Amino acid sequence: MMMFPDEILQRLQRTGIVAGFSVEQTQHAVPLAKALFKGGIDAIELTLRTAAGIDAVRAICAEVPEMLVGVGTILTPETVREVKAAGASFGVAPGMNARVVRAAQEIEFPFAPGIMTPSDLEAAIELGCRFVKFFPAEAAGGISYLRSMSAPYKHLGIQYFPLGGLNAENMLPYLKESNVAAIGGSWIVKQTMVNNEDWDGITTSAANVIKAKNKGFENE
Ligand SMILES: O=C(O)C(=O)C[C@H](O)[C@H](O)COP(=O)(O)O
Repeated sequence: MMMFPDEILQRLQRTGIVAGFSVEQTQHAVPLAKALFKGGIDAIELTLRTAAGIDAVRAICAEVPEMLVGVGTILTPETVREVKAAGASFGVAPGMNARVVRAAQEIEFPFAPGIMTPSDLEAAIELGCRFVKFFPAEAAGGISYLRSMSAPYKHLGIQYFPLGGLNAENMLPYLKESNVAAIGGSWIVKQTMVNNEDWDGITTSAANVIKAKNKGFENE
């Protein structure tokens, strides 16, 4: 079974930058998603680390349909089903859990497990994954680590989604790598901005990231 439809992969590739965040209060979810979209970020990874997580996914899917809604920190098969029912378009996890991958396959929910080592990657490949999250990207060794780790699997056409320690200063080499579909991280949405309901600040933060990306590709 196709683990990750081309259509969603292409949506991720279009902007190439995914804003990761979690929300403490459900009512923050919709204005936050709208603020990101206004700044040019059209894909999110809402991490399920708070009680408000699933309700926040549901609210964004219902009220901000222009946003591509991904969910992170999917650690159990039950959560895969819950996240799909909430309306999310795709899911990711920090690690490679075969039970979670199989649960996603059973209900045809696009899912990218997290990988860091060749062994993680081979486990994901064996389960049929061709799109994987690379986490924690910077701590693992960054772009040079990704290049050498992924080299033996190049012929398989794996696409990577690096997260973990990324920001506007170090994202460009990843974005320029041909097997990187998109990058993401939590630096775009600062928790203090959410707490202060500073939606304009979040729009500016998103716009600055897009600006930095465009500048980095200017002379190519
Ligand atoms: O929860 C998941 O599914 C994850 O894999 C973890 C998050 O994507 C990272 O925590 C983002 O990393 P930072 O940008 O360094 O904060």
